[in-house]
Amino acid sequence: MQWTVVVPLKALARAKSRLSDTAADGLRPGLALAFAQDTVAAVLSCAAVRDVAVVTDDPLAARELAALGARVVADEPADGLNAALSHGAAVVRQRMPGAAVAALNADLPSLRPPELARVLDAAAEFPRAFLPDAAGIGTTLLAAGPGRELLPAFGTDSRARHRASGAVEIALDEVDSVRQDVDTGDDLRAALALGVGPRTAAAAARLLIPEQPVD
Ligand SMILES: Nc1nc2c(ncn2[C@@H]2O[C@H](COP(=O)(O)OP(=O)(O)OP(=O)(O)O)[C@@H](O)[C@H]2O)c(=O)[nH]1
Ligand SMILES: C=C(OP(=O)(O)O)C(=O)O
Repeated sequence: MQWTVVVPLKALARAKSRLSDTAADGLRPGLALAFAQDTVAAVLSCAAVRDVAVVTDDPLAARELAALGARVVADEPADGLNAALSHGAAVVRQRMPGAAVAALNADLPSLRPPELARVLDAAAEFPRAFLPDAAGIGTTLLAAGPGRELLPAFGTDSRARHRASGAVEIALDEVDSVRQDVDTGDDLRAALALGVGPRTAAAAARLLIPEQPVD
């Protein structure tokens, strides 16, 4: 199955507020953009992906992500993450009614295309499926097969809420790069330890984060 991946992205000036102790106000928008660029570049290289729609109102991010090959959908509802995702999925299905649609966060700078392909191949076995984040509380990916509504319930405790909504939890080993979202400084260190894309590596170097000791 080939997927259309919907990536939501908050306006860069407001994005990644929980990284404020790690990245100063002047550096955070660039870091959030770098995460999104590395995420979208990896998604576009994934064998299980047909195309990518980014839902954002940020003009700079829209330009940069379109340059990578993503389609940009305006965040017309302007009513938070889940409204943005439902809107993005609806726009995709207007063009391609039978599309398999997966929502994926824009803060996955370690994302590796083969790991994403394994997750999407696993999701294809179910009407709706999701992947919990590295912390085990949230969600990084929610998938809906052809003819199924996405019904996104991202946000606090989204793992439990997606499970309660009837979506099947994907249980796969060795897909850490798809689970490792970056909300905090510790998450960023974990992502750097996994390995990040080139834009995040450059942006993180500007933060002067010390190298992780190898044990
Ligand atoms: N289009 C759109 N995307 C959103 C919105 N809110 C969050 N997102 C995106 O949803 C994904 C998950 O959000 P979070 O991990 O909470 O990211 P964030 O909101 O930048 O982080 P914090 O400011 O620390 O809460 C990220 O890709 C965000 O950019 C929104 O209102 N509209
Ligand atoms: C929106 C979510 O992500 P975060 O915990 O990164 O805000 C989520 O896990 O549903």
